[in-house]
Amino acid sequence: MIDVVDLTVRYGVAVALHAVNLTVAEGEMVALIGPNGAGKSTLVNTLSGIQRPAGGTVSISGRLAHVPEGRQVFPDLTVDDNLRLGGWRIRNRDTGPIYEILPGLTPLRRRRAGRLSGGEQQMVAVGRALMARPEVLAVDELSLGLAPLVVADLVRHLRELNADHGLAVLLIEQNARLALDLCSRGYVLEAGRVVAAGTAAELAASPRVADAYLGVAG
Ligand SMILES: Nc1ncnc2c1ncn2[C@@H]1O[C@H](COP(=O)(O)OP(=O)(O)OP(=O)(O)O)[C@@H](O)[C@H]1O
Repeated sequence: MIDVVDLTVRYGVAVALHAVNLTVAEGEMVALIGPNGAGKSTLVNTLSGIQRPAGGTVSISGRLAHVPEGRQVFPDLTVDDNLRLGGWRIRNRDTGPIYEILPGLTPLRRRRAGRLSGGEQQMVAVGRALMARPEVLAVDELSLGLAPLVVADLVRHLRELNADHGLAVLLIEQNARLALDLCSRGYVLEAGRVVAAGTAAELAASPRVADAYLGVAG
């Protein structure tokens, strides 16, 4: 689905990603964890074509949709209109299936998105990405600023999408515990480099990851 080989991205003279390698296979859920400024958003922005690589290659098979960091809804538009915008590229105007997948949005469909809670806005952002009928979803900071119960609900929806629809997911998270719990495999990015990679169990067991990201003394 996603095959990133030796990807280097620069902002002017600053190198944000140094020869990064990463894959996401069909139907796989993969975590990308790392601290602020590690280059996680740069990587997703490169996958979705917002950012250009300075070196290396990015190959994507199937349709990729991106849930951007910070719940970027259109605040003056209704929930339904926000969703519809997600489908414009493939001319999909049928929002019905999104309300079946995310039933919590149904009572909100005519509300202005800017008036919703953070969790509800994040739900709209996920729904909008799903309107593009993606085979792979890149989610940038699903949990940021949200209450644990709201996050649990979003995670349940992602699991269902993966199990029932075979949706592959690249989950970019500062919350490593959440990411390694949800995903089968993961990468740790620090200062633009992949410093660890493996199954979720291997990463969780690694003293480096446990100490730095899971709050467990190594
Ligand atoms: N538009 C830009 N121009 C210049 N430098 C940038 C730009 N965007 C990001 N950077 C720099 O590139 C590096 C990687 O940033 P990036 O936003 O990808 O990290 P991140 O891992 O997503 O961080 P966070 O978790 O804080 O969102 C940082 O040093 C950042 O300051």
